Amino acid sequence: MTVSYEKITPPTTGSTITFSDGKPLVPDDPIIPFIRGDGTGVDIWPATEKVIDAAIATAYAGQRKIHWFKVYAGDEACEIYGTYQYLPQDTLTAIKEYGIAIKGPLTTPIGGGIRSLNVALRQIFDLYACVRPCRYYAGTPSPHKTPEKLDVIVYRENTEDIYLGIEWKQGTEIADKLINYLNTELIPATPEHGKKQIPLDAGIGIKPISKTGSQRLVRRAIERALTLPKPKNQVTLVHKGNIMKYTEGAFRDWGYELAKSEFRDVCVTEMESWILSNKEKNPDLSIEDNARMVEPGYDALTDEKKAKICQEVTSVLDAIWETHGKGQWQDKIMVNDRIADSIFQQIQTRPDEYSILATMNLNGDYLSDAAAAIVGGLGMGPGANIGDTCAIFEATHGTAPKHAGLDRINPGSVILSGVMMLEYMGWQEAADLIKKGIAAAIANRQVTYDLARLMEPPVNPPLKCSEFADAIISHFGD
Ligand SMILES: NC(=O)C1=CN([C@@H]2O[C@H](COP(=O)(O)OP(=O)(O)OC[C@H]3O[C@@H](n4cnc5c(N)ncnc54)[C@H](OP(=O)(O)O)[C@@H]3O)[C@@H](O)[C@H]2O)C=CC1
Ligand SMILES: O=C(O)CCC(=O)C(=O)O
Ligand SMILES: [Mg+2]
Repeated sequence: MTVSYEKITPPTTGSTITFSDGKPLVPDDPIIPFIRGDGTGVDIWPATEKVIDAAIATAYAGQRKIHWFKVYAGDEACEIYGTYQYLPQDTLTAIKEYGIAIKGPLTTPIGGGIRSLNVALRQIFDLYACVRPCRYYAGTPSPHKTPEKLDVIVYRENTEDIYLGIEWKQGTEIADKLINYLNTELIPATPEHGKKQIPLDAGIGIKPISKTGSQRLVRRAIERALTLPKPKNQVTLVHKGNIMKYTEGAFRDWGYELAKSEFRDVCVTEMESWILSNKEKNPDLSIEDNARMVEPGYDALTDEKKAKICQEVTSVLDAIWETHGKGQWQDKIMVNDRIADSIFQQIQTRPDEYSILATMNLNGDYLSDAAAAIVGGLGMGPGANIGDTCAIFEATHGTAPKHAGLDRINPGSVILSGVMMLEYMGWQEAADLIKKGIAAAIANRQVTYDLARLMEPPVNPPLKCSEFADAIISHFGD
């Protein structure tokens, strides 16, 4: 079937990427749509395109080439398609047709106006895994004393949670109706809620967390962990399940459930590892003493709770002692969980103990900015939004409007998002060249303002955005 566009024309040369079993089949001449982005997108995108093209030309000597297809979203789309046409059908058609796309940041107004175009793209194409690696490039200035110890990948659920955007403004008819219904019908009917009431002047938002959404994200995170060497072959489920039991707590439980059902042979949970190693150290250990060692405060618990923990110890030993016991668990993927506020301090105090951080949408949004800050800031934070039939690559940061059009912003994050795209396409040689170029530029103190101001001694003057791109390319041949 011929695909038709209203205002854009695909390149006349180049081929289409297709997907099979969730993996892209990439020709040597793929057509790849790109969105320039708002704000600093005008600076970052040209720098990124130049670096990616130069790396491919150097790595493959003309055998491979990306045929870029400019598509529109955000402010630029409104200029071409008309007022309020922030995300035109042409753009969606192109991304669907060509499967892999890359974008600059897009503006979202606060407290009103359009909902996020970035979030909309993730939801429209069901890009359920937002993958944001945070690793340190030697020489990058950091507010942290040992940034090289942090090497984590945030796997953020990307389609649900409060980002579904189902909310009602305070004082509107529906918000009032909903609060009244909750206060009079639902809350009193649920004894655990006691006499709680929602304030009558509240705005209301809905936070859906589904089993399907949680488990497909955790599946991707575990599959990635399987490719990592020890001790990085581990997945931490991040949640605030102590407070939000049926959303965040359920995310944790569904994560463990998936690990134990789909990946039983290759996974061990942290709790299981404690139970197994207790028995390894003392083969005569009673079930109750084992339970006492894995559950601090065991002796103060009710008999019912003690019995439950003893039952868990028994069932773990019955189920996996043969396959995971006697030290075998040490070669498996470790799945553990941490409460969200704690993980923010853990990545600073114990950075080397973590690897893949599987999160829900909001926690992952916060955590990916925080982790990027440790390894040098938002100029060094790449990302990918991955689904089963489409992937869109974009940085962790936003439009940084105060720097727009000044040719000063760090294009590193979108360039590194391009590296992730090349790796996803299987074009590893080009990806490696760019990583080498970035590492060498930073080591030579050829950096943009954000890194320049933190370096000791500060670099003055810093490179412009476009000069940083040239510096990266100049190191391809080192
Ligand atoms: N995926 C997307 O497209 C995203 C879009 N947004 C949107 O972007 C807009 C602006 O958001 P805002 O909260 O200001 O966050 P931003 O991430 O855009 O910028 C905040 C600050 O982070 C630093 N920063 C950001 N990008 C870079 C970079 N490439 N190099 C160096 N430093 C950088 C700058 O700090 P300093 O000035 O101190 O150097 C900047 O002022 C909002 O509309 C928001 O919704 C936000 C996040 C993601
Ligand atoms: O869409 C937006 O404007 C913000 C999204 C965001 O912060 C993110 O995805 O990290
Ligand atoms: Mg964010």
